[in-house]
Amino acid sequence: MKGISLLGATGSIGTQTIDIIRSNRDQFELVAIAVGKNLELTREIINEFHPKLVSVQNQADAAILQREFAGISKILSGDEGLIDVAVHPDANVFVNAILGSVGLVPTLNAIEAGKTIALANKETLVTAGHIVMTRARDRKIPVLPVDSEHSAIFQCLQGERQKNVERLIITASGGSFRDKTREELLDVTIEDALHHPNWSMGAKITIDSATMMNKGLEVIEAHWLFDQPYDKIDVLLHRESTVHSMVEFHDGSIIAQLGTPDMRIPIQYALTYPERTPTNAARLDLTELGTLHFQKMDFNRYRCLRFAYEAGRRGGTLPVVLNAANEVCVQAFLNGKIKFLEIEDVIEWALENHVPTANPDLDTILSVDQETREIVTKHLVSRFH
Ligand SMILES: NC(=O)C1=CN([C@@H]2O[C@H](COP(=O)(O)OP(=O)(O)OC[C@H]3O[C@@H](n4cnc5c(N)ncnc54)[C@H](OP(=O)(O)O)[C@@H]3O)[C@@H](O)[C@H]2O)C=CC1
Ligand SMILES: CC(=O)[C@@H](O)[C@H](O)COP(=O)(O)O
Ligand SMILES: [Mn+2]
Repeated sequence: MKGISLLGATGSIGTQTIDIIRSNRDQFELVAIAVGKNLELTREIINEFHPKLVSVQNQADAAILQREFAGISKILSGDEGLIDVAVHPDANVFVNAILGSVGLVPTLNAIEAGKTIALANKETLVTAGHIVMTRARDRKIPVLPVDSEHSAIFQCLQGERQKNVERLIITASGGSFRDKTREELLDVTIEDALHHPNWSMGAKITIDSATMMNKGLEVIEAHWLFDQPYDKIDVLLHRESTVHSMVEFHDGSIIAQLGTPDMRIPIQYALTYPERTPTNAARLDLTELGTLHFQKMDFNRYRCLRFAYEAGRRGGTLPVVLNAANEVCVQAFLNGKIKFLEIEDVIEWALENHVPTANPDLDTILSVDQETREIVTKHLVSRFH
Protein backbone atom coordinates (compact mmCIF):
# COMPACT_ATOMS: atom_id res chain seq x y z
CA MET A 1 0.00 0.00 0.00
CA LYS A 2 1.40 3.41 -1.01
CA GLY A 3 0.60 6.42 1.16
CA ILE A 4 -0.15 9.54 -0.92
CA SER A 5 0.12 13.15 0.23
CA LEU A 6 -1.50 15.57 -2.20
CA LEU A 7 -1.23 19.34 -2.60
CA GLY A 8 -4.06 20.88 -4.65
CA ALA A 9 -6.56 18.10 -3.86
CA THR A 10 -9.56 20.21 -4.94
CA GLY A 11 -8.10 21.19 -8.34
CA SER A 12 -8.17 19.61 -11.78
CA ILE A 13 -5.10 17.38 -11.29
CA GLY A 14 -5.95 16.87 -7.60
CA THR A 15 -9.45 15.54 -8.24
CA GLN A 16 -8.18 13.26 -11.02
CA THR A 17 -5.51 11.94 -8.64
CA ILE A 18 -8.28 11.22 -6.15
CA ASP A 19 -10.27 9.40 -8.90
CA ILE A 20 -7.28 7.10 -9.35
CA ILE A 21 -6.96 6.51 -5.60
CA ARG A 22 -10.71 5.81 -5.41
CA SER A 23 -10.45 3.20 -8.19
CA ASN A 24 -7.38 1.55 -6.65
CA ARG A 25 -8.04 1.51 -2.92
CA ASP A 26 -6.04 -1.71 -2.56
CA GLN A 27 -2.93 0.11 -3.82
CA PHE A 28 -3.18 3.67 -2.49
CA GLU A 29 -4.15 5.46 0.70
CA LEU A 30 -4.77 9.23 0.76
CA VAL A 31 -3.00 10.20 3.98
CA ALA A 32 -2.69 14.00 3.75
CA ILE A 33 -4.17 16.75 1.58
CA ALA A 34 -3.74 20.47 1.11
CA VAL A 35 -6.39 22.65 -0.50
CA GLY A 36 -7.03 26.34 -1.04
CA LYS A 37 -10.49 27.71 -0.37
CA ASN A 38 -12.94 25.12 -1.68
CA LEU A 39 -14.31 23.91 1.67
CA GLU A 40 -17.32 22.13 0.17
CA LEU A 41 -15.20 19.74 -1.87
CA THR A 42 -12.72 19.42 1.02
CA ARG A 43 -15.54 18.21 3.28
CA GLU A 44 -16.49 15.59 0.67
CA ILE A 45 -12.89 14.37 0.43
CA ILE A 46 -12.52 14.17 4.23
CA ASN A 47 -15.81 12.27 4.57
CA GLU A 48 -14.79 9.79 1.87
CA PHE A 49 -11.08 9.23 2.64
CA HIS A 50 -10.50 10.35 6.27
CA PRO A 51 -7.02 11.77 5.54
CA LYS A 52 -4.96 12.06 8.70
CA LEU A 53 -3.91 15.61 7.87
CA VAL A 54 -5.69 18.40 6.00
CA SER A 55 -4.28 21.85 5.31
CA VAL A 56 -6.34 24.81 4.05
CA GLN A 57 -5.11 28.17 2.85
CA ASN A 58 -6.63 30.38 5.59
CA GLN A 59 -6.61 30.11 9.35
CA ALA A 60 -10.32 31.02 9.58
CA ASP A 61 -11.25 28.09 7.31
CA ALA A 62 -9.02 25.79 9.36
CA ALA A 63 -10.95 26.78 12.51
CA ILE A 64 -14.26 25.89 10.82
CA LEU A 65 -13.00 22.47 9.71
CA GLN A 66 -11.39 21.80 13.12
CA ARG A 67 -14.84 22.07 14.71
CA GLU A 68 -16.45 19.83 12.08
CA PHE A 69 -13.80 17.12 11.85
CA ALA A 70 -12.36 16.90 15.36
CA GLY A 71 -11.12 13.35 15.96
CA ILE A 72 -11.11 12.51 12.21
CA SER A 73 -8.45 14.73 10.59
CA LYS A 74 -5.84 17.07 11.99
CA ILE A 75 -6.42 20.49 10.36
CA LEU A 76 -3.65 23.01 9.63
CA SER A 77 -3.35 26.11 7.46
CA GLY A 78 -0.99 28.32 5.44
CA ASP A 79 2.50 27.67 4.12
CA GLU A 80 3.46 25.59 7.17
CA GLY A 81 0.46 23.35 6.57
CA LEU A 82 1.63 22.74 2.99
CA ILE A 83 5.01 21.58 4.28
CA ASP A 84 3.50 19.30 6.92
CA VAL A 85 1.37 17.66 4.21
CA ALA A 86 4.40 17.27 1.91
CA VAL A 87 6.47 15.48 4.59
CA HIS A 88 3.69 13.46 6.25
CA PRO A 89 5.38 10.38 7.79
CA ASP A 90 2.82 7.94 6.31
CA ALA A 91 3.27 9.22 2.75
CA ASN A 92 5.54 7.42 0.29
CA VAL A 93 4.64 9.55 -2.72
CA PHE A 94 4.14 13.31 -2.65
CA VAL A 95 1.87 14.53 -5.47
CA ASN A 96 2.36 18.23 -6.08
CA ALA A 97 -0.74 19.51 -7.91
CA ILE A 98 -0.97 22.94 -6.34
CA LEU A 99 -1.07 26.01 -8.55
CA GLY A 100 1.86 28.40 -8.70
CA SER A 101 5.32 28.92 -7.23
CA VAL A 102 3.92 28.29 -3.72
CA GLY A 103 4.57 24.63 -4.67
CA LEU A 104 8.37 25.05 -4.59
CA VAL A 105 9.18 24.96 -0.86
CA PRO A 106 6.94 21.94 -0.08
CA THR A 107 8.68 20.01 -2.90
CA LEU A 108 12.10 20.74 -1.41
CA ASN A 109 10.88 19.63 2.01
CA ALA A 110 9.44 16.42 0.55
CA ILE A 111 12.81 15.68 -1.09
CA GLU A 112 14.57 16.20 2.25
CA ALA A 113 12.03 13.84 3.86
CA GLY A 114 12.82 11.14 1.27
CA LYS A 115 9.44 11.12 -0.53
CA THR A 116 9.09 10.12 -4.17
CA ILE A 117 7.95 13.25 -6.02
CA ALA A 118 5.09 13.11 -8.56
CA LEU A 119 5.27 16.59 -10.03
CA ALA A 120 2.43 18.37 -11.82
CA ASN A 121 3.38 21.81 -10.43
CA LYS A 122 5.68 23.00 -13.23
CA GLU A 123 6.42 26.26 -11.38
CA THR A 124 8.64 24.25 -8.99
CA LEU A 125 11.16 23.51 -11.77
CA VAL A 126 10.71 26.80 -13.63
CA THR A 127 11.69 28.82 -10.57
CA ALA A 128 14.31 26.55 -8.98
CA GLY A 129 15.08 23.63 -11.30
CA HIS A 130 18.81 23.72 -10.49
CA ILE A 131 18.20 23.41 -6.73
CA VAL A 132 15.39 20.86 -6.94
CA MET A 133 17.15 18.48 -9.35
CA THR A 134 20.51 18.72 -7.54
CA ARG A 135 18.96 17.96 -4.17
CA ALA A 136 16.86 15.12 -5.62
CA ARG A 137 19.91 13.63 -7.36
CA ASP A 138 22.06 13.91 -4.22
CA ARG A 139 19.42 12.15 -2.12
CA LYS A 140 18.52 9.67 -4.92
CA ILE A 141 14.89 10.84 -4.89
CA PRO A 142 12.90 10.18 -8.08
CA VAL A 143 11.17 13.24 -9.57
CA LEU A 144 8.44 11.70 -11.71
CA PRO A 145 6.72 13.98 -14.22
CA VAL A 146 2.92 14.27 -14.24
CA ASP A 147 2.70 17.01 -16.89
CA SER A 148 1.54 15.11 -20.00
CA GLU A 149 4.40 16.16 -22.30
CA HIS A 150 7.07 15.34 -19.73
CA SER A 151 5.45 12.05 -18.86
CA ALA A 152 5.51 11.28 -22.60
CA ILE A 153 9.22 12.15 -22.89
CA PHE A 154 9.99 10.19 -19.71
CA GLN A 155 8.20 7.16 -21.18
CA CYS A 156 10.08 7.55 -24.51
CA LEU A 157 13.40 7.62 -22.61
CA GLN A 158 12.84 4.39 -20.67
CA GLY A 159 15.75 2.04 -21.40
CA GLU A 160 17.52 4.68 -23.52
CA ARG A 161 20.89 6.36 -22.92
CA GLN A 162 21.08 10.09 -22.36
CA LYS A 163 24.09 10.38 -24.72
CA ASN A 164 22.00 9.08 -27.65
CA VAL A 165 19.32 11.79 -27.39
CA GLU A 166 19.42 14.30 -30.25
CA ARG A 167 16.43 16.42 -29.25
CA LEU A 168 13.22 16.52 -27.29
CA ILE A 169 10.11 17.45 -29.27
CA ILE A 170 7.33 18.93 -27.13
CA THR A 171 3.92 19.17 -28.76
CA ALA A 172 1.57 22.15 -28.32
CA SER A 173 -2.14 22.15 -29.11
CA GLY A 174 -2.12 25.90 -29.83
CA GLY A 175 -4.75 26.55 -27.16
CA SER A 176 -8.11 28.29 -27.45
CA PHE A 177 -6.99 30.94 -29.96
CA ARG A 178 -4.81 28.91 -32.30
CA ASP A 179 -6.86 29.91 -35.36
CA LYS A 180 -6.97 33.62 -34.57
CA THR A 181 -4.64 36.30 -35.95
CA ARG A 182 -3.02 38.76 -33.54
CA GLU A 183 -5.55 41.43 -34.62
CA GLU A 184 -8.38 39.08 -33.70
CA LEU A 185 -6.81 38.58 -30.25
CA LEU A 186 -7.26 42.26 -29.32
CA ASP A 187 -10.72 41.89 -27.79
CA VAL A 188 -11.10 38.21 -26.92
CA THR A 189 -13.15 37.38 -23.82
CA ILE A 190 -12.29 35.40 -20.70
CA GLU A 191 -14.95 32.81 -21.63
CA ASP A 192 -13.41 32.30 -25.09
CA ALA A 193 -9.93 32.00 -23.57
CA LEU A 194 -11.14 29.32 -21.14
CA HIS A 195 -12.35 27.13 -23.99
CA HIS A 196 -9.40 24.76 -24.57
CA PRO A 197 -9.88 22.66 -27.74
CA ASN A 198 -8.63 19.35 -26.28
CA TRP A 199 -8.04 19.37 -22.53
CA SER A 200 -10.21 20.08 -19.49
CA MET A 201 -7.92 21.86 -16.99
CA GLY A 202 -7.81 24.56 -14.33
CA ALA A 203 -8.41 28.17 -15.43
CA LYS A 204 -4.83 29.41 -15.08
CA ILE A 205 -3.15 26.72 -17.18
CA THR A 206 -5.93 27.05 -19.79
CA ILE A 207 -5.03 30.73 -20.23
CA ASP A 208 -1.34 29.75 -20.31
CA SER A 209 -2.13 27.37 -23.18
CA ALA A 210 -3.79 30.21 -25.07
CA THR A 211 -0.82 32.59 -24.61
CA MET A 212 1.63 29.68 -25.23
CA MET A 213 3.25 30.46 -21.88
CA ASN A 214 2.29 26.93 -20.85
CA LYS A 215 4.63 25.61 -23.54
CA GLY A 216 7.31 28.07 -22.48
CA LEU A 217 7.11 26.86 -18.88
CA GLU A 218 7.21 23.29 -20.20
CA VAL A 219 10.41 23.95 -22.19
CA ILE A 220 12.11 25.14 -18.98
CA GLU A 221 10.61 22.20 -17.05
CA ALA A 222 11.99 19.77 -19.68
CA HIS A 223 15.43 21.41 -19.54
CA TRP A 224 15.72 20.59 -15.83
CA LEU A 225 13.93 17.23 -15.78
CA PHE A 226 15.85 15.70 -18.67
CA ASP A 227 19.11 17.64 -18.39
CA GLN A 228 19.04 18.88 -22.00
CA PRO A 229 20.26 22.25 -23.34
CA TYR A 230 17.62 24.59 -24.80
CA ASP A 231 18.86 24.15 -28.38
CA LYS A 232 17.94 20.46 -28.06
CA ILE A 233 14.36 21.19 -26.99
CA ASP A 234 11.90 21.96 -29.81
CA VAL A 235 8.19 22.72 -29.78
CA LEU A 236 5.82 21.68 -32.59
CA LEU A 237 2.24 22.77 -33.02
CA HIS A 238 0.11 19.61 -33.01
CA ARG A 239 -3.60 20.36 -33.10
CA GLU A 240 -4.85 16.92 -32.06
CA SER A 241 -3.03 16.56 -28.67
CA THR A 242 -2.65 12.88 -29.54
CA VAL A 243 1.15 12.67 -29.68
CA HIS A 244 1.94 13.96 -26.19
CA SER A 245 5.63 14.49 -27.04
CA MET A 246 8.59 12.73 -28.67
CA VAL A 247 12.32 12.07 -28.44
CA GLU A 248 14.59 12.01 -31.47
CA PHE A 249 17.77 9.90 -31.16
CA HIS A 250 21.16 10.08 -32.93
CA ASP A 251 20.30 7.22 -35.26
CA GLY A 252 17.32 9.16 -36.70
CA SER A 253 14.67 7.25 -34.76
CA ILE A 254 11.85 9.22 -33.18
CA ILE A 255 9.96 7.60 -30.31
CA ALA A 256 6.59 9.12 -29.42
CA GLN A 257 3.96 8.50 -26.75
CA LEU A 258 0.34 8.69 -27.90
CA GLY A 259 -2.99 8.53 -26.15
CA THR A 260 -6.31 10.28 -25.68
CA PRO A 261 -6.06 13.59 -23.79
CA ASP A 262 -6.77 12.20 -20.32
CA MET A 263 -4.50 13.27 -17.45
CA ARG A 264 -5.35 10.16 -15.46
CA ILE A 265 -2.92 8.24 -17.68
CA PRO A 266 0.22 10.28 -16.80
CA ILE A 267 -0.89 10.75 -13.18
CA GLN A 268 -1.34 6.99 -12.72
CA TYR A 269 1.95 6.26 -14.49
CA ALA A 270 3.75 8.50 -11.97
CA LEU A 271 1.95 6.83 -9.04
CA THR A 272 2.74 3.28 -10.16
CA TYR A 273 6.12 3.77 -11.91
CA PRO A 274 7.94 1.59 -12.96
CA GLU A 275 4.77 -0.51 -13.26
CA ARG A 276 1.96 0.20 -15.70
CA THR A 277 -1.48 -0.57 -14.33
CA PRO A 278 -4.83 -0.59 -16.20
CA THR A 279 -6.94 2.56 -16.51
CA ASN A 280 -10.41 2.97 -17.94
CA ALA A 281 -9.26 5.96 -20.01
CA ALA A 282 -10.79 6.06 -23.51
CA ARG A 283 -8.69 4.17 -26.04
CA LEU A 284 -7.17 5.90 -29.02
CA ASP A 285 -8.72 4.81 -32.33
CA LEU A 286 -6.04 5.63 -34.89
CA THR A 287 -8.22 4.67 -37.86
CA GLU A 288 -10.92 7.07 -36.69
CA LEU A 289 -8.28 9.75 -36.24
CA GLY A 290 -6.90 9.20 -39.75
CA THR A 291 -4.26 11.94 -39.84
CA LEU A 292 -1.98 13.84 -37.46
CA HIS A 293 -0.73 17.38 -38.10
CA PHE A 294 2.52 19.07 -37.08
CA GLN A 295 3.58 22.68 -37.75
CA LYS A 296 6.58 24.86 -36.93
CA MET A 297 6.04 27.37 -34.12
CA ASP A 298 5.78 31.05 -35.01
CA PHE A 299 7.69 32.94 -32.29
CA ASN A 300 6.18 36.29 -33.37
CA ARG A 301 2.65 34.94 -33.03
CA TYR A 302 3.47 33.26 -29.70
CA ARG A 303 5.69 35.82 -27.98
CA CYS A 304 5.43 34.16 -24.55
CA LEU A 305 7.16 31.07 -25.93
CA ARG A 306 10.02 33.29 -27.11
CA PHE A 307 10.23 35.03 -23.73
CA ALA A 308 10.45 31.65 -21.99
CA TYR A 309 13.25 30.36 -24.24
CA GLU A 310 15.16 33.62 -23.67
CA ALA A 311 14.59 33.57 -19.90
CA GLY A 312 15.57 29.89 -19.74
CA ARG A 313 18.73 30.38 -21.82
CA ARG A 314 19.88 33.45 -19.87
CA GLY A 315 18.90 31.68 -16.64
CA GLY A 316 19.49 32.97 -13.11
CA THR A 317 16.44 34.72 -11.69
CA LEU A 318 14.88 35.49 -15.12
CA PRO A 319 12.63 32.38 -15.13
CA VAL A 320 11.44 33.37 -11.62
CA VAL A 321 10.39 36.77 -12.99
CA LEU A 322 8.82 35.20 -16.08
CA ASN A 323 6.71 32.92 -13.89
CA ALA A 324 5.74 35.45 -11.21
CA ALA A 325 4.80 38.13 -13.76
CA ASN A 326 2.76 35.55 -15.64
CA GLU A 327 0.92 34.42 -12.50
CA VAL A 328 -0.05 38.01 -11.65
CA CYS A 329 -1.04 38.89 -15.23
CA VAL A 330 -3.15 35.78 -15.79
CA GLN A 331 -5.00 36.42 -12.53
CA ALA A 332 -5.56 40.06 -13.62
CA PHE A 333 -6.92 38.83 -16.96
CA LEU A 334 -9.21 36.33 -15.21
CA ASN A 335 -10.42 39.15 -12.93
CA GLY A 336 -11.28 41.24 -15.99
CA LYS A 337 -8.61 43.86 -15.20
CA ILE A 338 -6.45 43.53 -18.33
CA LYS A 339 -6.89 42.41 -21.91
CA PHE A 340 -5.52 39.16 -23.27
CA LEU A 341 -2.59 40.67 -25.23
CA GLU A 342 -1.61 42.83 -22.26
CA ILE A 343 -0.51 39.65 -20.47
CA GLU A 344 2.50 39.30 -22.76
CA ASP A 345 3.24 43.05 -22.85
CA VAL A 346 3.51 43.20 -19.07
CA ILE A 347 5.61 40.03 -18.85
CA GLU A 348 8.02 41.53 -21.41
CA TRP A 349 8.16 44.75 -19.36
CA ALA A 350 8.92 42.79 -16.15
CA LEU A 351 11.73 40.82 -17.84
CA GLU A 352 13.28 43.94 -19.37
CA ASN A 353 13.26 45.73 -16.02
CA HIS A 354 14.87 42.93 -14.05
CA VAL A 355 18.59 42.75 -13.32
CA PRO A 356 19.17 39.00 -13.05
CA THR A 357 21.17 37.23 -10.36
CA ALA A 358 23.11 34.19 -11.60
CA ASN A 359 22.74 30.80 -9.90
CA PRO A 360 20.34 32.11 -7.22
CA ASP A 361 19.91 30.36 -3.89
CA LEU A 362 16.47 29.60 -2.46
CA ASP A 363 16.18 32.85 -0.45
CA THR A 364 16.99 34.92 -3.54
CA ILE A 365 14.42 33.01 -5.60
CA LEU A 366 11.72 33.52 -3.00
CA SER A 367 12.45 37.23 -2.62
CA VAL A 368 12.59 37.83 -6.41
CA ASP A 369 9.30 35.95 -6.74
CA GLN A 370 7.68 38.17 -4.10
CA GLU A 371 9.22 41.43 -5.39
CA THR A 372 8.11 40.67 -8.96
CA ARG A 373 4.53 40.10 -7.81
CA GLU A 374 4.57 43.47 -6.02
CA ILE A 375 6.25 45.37 -8.90
CA VAL A 376 3.94 43.89 -11.54
CA THR A 377 0.83 44.51 -9.43
CA LYS A 378 1.85 48.17 -8.99
CA HIS A 379 2.64 48.45 -12.70
CA LEU A 380 -0.80 47.11 -13.61
CA VAL A 381 -2.48 49.66 -11.34
CA SER A 382 -0.47 52.58 -12.75
CA ARG A 383 -0.78 51.42 -16.35
CA PHE A 384 -4.44 50.57 -16.57
CA HIS A 385 -6.33 52.57 -13.96
N1 LIG B 1 -4.87 20.66 -15.15
C1 LIG B 1 -4.04 19.97 -15.90
O1 LIG B 1 -4.46 19.15 -16.72
C2 LIG B 1 -2.55 20.15 -15.76
C3 LIG B 1 -2.01 20.94 -14.76
N2 LIG B 1 -0.65 21.02 -14.61
C4 LIG B 1 -0.10 21.84 -13.53
O2 LIG B 1 -0.63 21.37 -12.29
C5 LIG B 1 -0.80 22.45 -11.38
C6 LIG B 1 -2.27 22.51 -10.96
O3 LIG B 1 -3.07 22.78 -12.09
P1 LIG B 1 -4.65 22.61 -12.07
O4 LIG B 1 -5.00 21.34 -11.36
O5 LIG B 1 -5.11 22.82 -13.44
O6 LIG B 1 -5.09 23.86 -11.17
P2 LIG B 1 -6.48 24.15 -10.46
O7 LIG B 1 -6.66 25.61 -10.45
O8 LIG B 1 -7.56 23.31 -11.02
O9 LIG B 1 -6.21 23.64 -8.97
C7 LIG B 1 -5.30 24.30 -8.13
C8 LIG B 1 -5.30 23.65 -6.77
O10 LIG B 1 -4.38 24.34 -5.93
C9 LIG B 1 -5.07 24.83 -4.76
N3 LIG B 1 -4.41 26.06 -4.35
C10 LIG B 1 -4.16 27.16 -5.10
N4 LIG B 1 -3.47 28.07 -4.39
C11 LIG B 1 -3.30 27.53 -3.15
C12 LIG B 1 -2.66 27.98 -1.94
N5 LIG B 1 -2.07 29.18 -1.86
N6 LIG B 1 -2.67 27.15 -0.88
C13 LIG B 1 -3.25 25.96 -0.93
N7 LIG B 1 -3.86 25.46 -2.05
C14 LIG B 1 -3.89 26.26 -3.13
C15 LIG B 1 -6.51 25.01 -5.19
O11 LIG B 1 -7.37 24.99 -4.08
P3 LIG B 1 -8.89 25.53 -4.08
O12 LIG B 1 -9.48 25.19 -5.41
O13 LIG B 1 -9.48 24.77 -2.93
O14 LIG B 1 -8.86 27.00 -3.82
C16 LIG B 1 -6.65 23.74 -6.06
O15 LIG B 1 -6.78 22.61 -5.24
C17 LIG B 1 -0.32 23.70 -12.12
O16 LIG B 1 1.03 23.92 -11.84
C18 LIG B 1 -0.47 23.33 -13.60
O17 LIG B 1 0.40 24.04 -14.44
C19 LIG B 1 0.23 20.35 -15.41
C20 LIG B 1 -0.26 19.57 -16.42
C21 LIG B 1 -1.68 19.42 -16.68
C1 LIG C 1 -2.50 18.32 -20.06
C2 LIG C 1 -1.25 19.08 -20.07
O1 LIG C 1 -0.19 18.57 -19.83
C3 LIG C 1 -1.31 20.51 -20.41
O2 LIG C 1 -0.10 21.16 -20.13
C4 LIG C 1 -1.63 20.52 -21.86
O3 LIG C 1 -0.54 20.02 -22.51
C5 LIG C 1 -1.97 21.86 -22.36
O4 LIG C 1 -1.95 21.82 -23.72
P1 LIG C 1 -1.29 22.92 -24.64
O5 LIG C 1 -0.48 23.84 -23.79
O6 LIG C 1 -0.48 22.13 -25.61
O7 LIG C 1 -2.48 23.59 -25.23
MN1 LIG D 1 1.44 19.93 -20.27
